[in-house]
Amino acid sequence: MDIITVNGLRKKYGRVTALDGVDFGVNEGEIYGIIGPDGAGKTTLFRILATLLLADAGSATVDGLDVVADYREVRRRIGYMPGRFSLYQDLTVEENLNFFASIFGSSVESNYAMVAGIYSHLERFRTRRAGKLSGGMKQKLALCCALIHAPRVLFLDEPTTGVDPVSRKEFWTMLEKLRRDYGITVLVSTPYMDEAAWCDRISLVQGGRIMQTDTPDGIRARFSSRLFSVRSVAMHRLMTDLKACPSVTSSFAFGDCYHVTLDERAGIGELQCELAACGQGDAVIERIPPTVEDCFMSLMQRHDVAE
Ligand SMILES: Nc1ncnc2c1ncn2[C@@H]1O[C@H](COP(=O)(O)OP(=O)(O)OP(=O)(O)O)[C@@H](O)[C@H]1O
Repeated sequence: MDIITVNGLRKKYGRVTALDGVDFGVNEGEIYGIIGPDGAGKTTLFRILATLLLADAGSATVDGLDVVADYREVRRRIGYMPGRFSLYQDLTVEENLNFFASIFGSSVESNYAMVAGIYSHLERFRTRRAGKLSGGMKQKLALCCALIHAPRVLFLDEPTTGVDPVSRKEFWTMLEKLRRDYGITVLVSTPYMDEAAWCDRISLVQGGRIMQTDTPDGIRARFSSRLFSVRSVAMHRLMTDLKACPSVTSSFAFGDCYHVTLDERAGIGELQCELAACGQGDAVIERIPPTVEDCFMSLMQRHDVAE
């Protein structure tokens, strides 16, 4: 049975549509990612599920409870880590943890086992004010505070935004361990498409809508075009030249190269010739498998065309 259900959620702020009919379900013990750029509606969705905001239409349940009618009980069963830093900056590490335990009528001692692995990274800073911790340490403390009342479901809104790559990896490893050891269900949002790999399933969101839901591999398998990476010496004008090539159907910058799809009748040979005609004869073209980011870009393009 789904431990989180979301049916037709809609939310507007004045004339801005933040959620435009969102549906999905999360299985118990799943790590489920909501992946999309700034403004996609992730925070609005998380605030509704965390019972902090009312939707205009639609419904949602967590652990079988309605997020509006049963909001008090929902709050007891969830841990919520909002996007922006949620801790008390002037309280120390241990004061923050004690405070969050006490508001749930719990104590740090009673649930310590669940946070012990994460707290061990923070122990030597326990008398330091939260405001003086590094980004990665703040993130770990916020996770401990969200967990200290032993919730069944964790809502983590962009927990890794602004955190260095090493801390990001550490964080995802911690989530995996929590799921394995305690069967906790995690709904997590991120703008970083590469973090899809840590999730069992993902929904790709944009403009308040889910464009696609599947496992990360399933999403990649649905990419229907052939994808190529293109590099050249004259990278500064490669984008303009690619746009001028008749066989190119899409191109976007990806790290130190461009990712390009071609008309179904064209191949590397045609593109090589078209680029050579623009003075890009030395361009290096390689067929590559799609990443989740490629899938996202392609879905966005399709949605733009449809609208
Ligand atoms: N209180 C508000 N008043 C007006 N517009 C809002 C409000 N909160 C969010 N929005 C708008 O609703 C849309 C969705 O915002 P939301 O914060 O849910 O997205 P997000 O994916 O979490 O992005 P971000 O990472 O930037 O917070 C955006 O266009 C945003 O500008």
